[in-house]
Amino acid sequence: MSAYIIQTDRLAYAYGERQVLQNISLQVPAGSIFGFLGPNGSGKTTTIRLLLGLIQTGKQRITLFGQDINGNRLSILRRVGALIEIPTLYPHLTGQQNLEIARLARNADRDQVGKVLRMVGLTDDASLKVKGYSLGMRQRLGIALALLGDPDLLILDEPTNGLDPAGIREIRSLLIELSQEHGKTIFVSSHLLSEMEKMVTDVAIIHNGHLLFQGPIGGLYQAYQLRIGAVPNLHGHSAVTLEDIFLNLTNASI
Ligand SMILES: Nc1ncnc2c1ncn2[C@@H]1O[C@H](COP(=O)(O)OP(=O)(O)OP(=O)(O)O)[C@@H](O)[C@H]1O
Repeated sequence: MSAYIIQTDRLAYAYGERQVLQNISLQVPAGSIFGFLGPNGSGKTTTIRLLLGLIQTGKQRITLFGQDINGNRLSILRRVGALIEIPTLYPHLTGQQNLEIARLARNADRDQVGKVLRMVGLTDDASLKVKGYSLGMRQRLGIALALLGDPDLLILDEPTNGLDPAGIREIRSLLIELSQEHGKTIFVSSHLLSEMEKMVTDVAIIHNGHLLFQGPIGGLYQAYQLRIGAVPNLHGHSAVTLEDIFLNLTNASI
């Protein structure tokens, strides 16, 4: 099997006459936390919808786990958990009840609810109604929903959107734990570059529907430093942030 969990080949997409993605060839390594980064409107959600088969391309190939999404969608999606922006939750039900409904709909094992609650750190709050949850708790519950069925791949669209710094930190440590302790491959989109650089192993940077960079995060820093002649700081680490890099790449390409 391919070492890449997600692969696309020159993916393109247009809404009517409006071309919003061009030549997006992604390779997402197994076990990575893959940051899909770009400003609002750059094409992240459209790409994610294509990966999940929610919208269709013409001919370009999208493979997940080495299998073409065309023709294998159901068997592939059984191995994928997804959260697209704000999770759909029933506020008048408890966290546990929300999960139980989704578990039944997905025919997942009964013990899954307790397991995913533990994974996202919501066990103690499981019997509270969701309307009393903070935004961060709702996002964690959304991730718990995505984890039902024990997927190998998580696809998360802007999971830290709208969260305060503490909520963002919680999601960050959760994603690192899901990757390192539970072996999930995580594809996560965001426009919060400074946040993402603290957790991702690999990145793709998209701007106006074009891919500007893809590869391990260390390679991005190296490429950037070579490009502008920046010098690593005294500790040998990169002195630049993803924000700097992004500005440099986008200015260069406009
Ligand atoms: N249903 C649609 N019909 C027409 N244009 C659309 C539609 N959905 C998105 N677009 C346009 O496609 C482009 C890419 O949008 P997309 O939502 O994929 O970007 P994004 O990077 O996810 O942005 P955001 O972070 O704001 O969600 C934008 O210019 C957007 O206005």
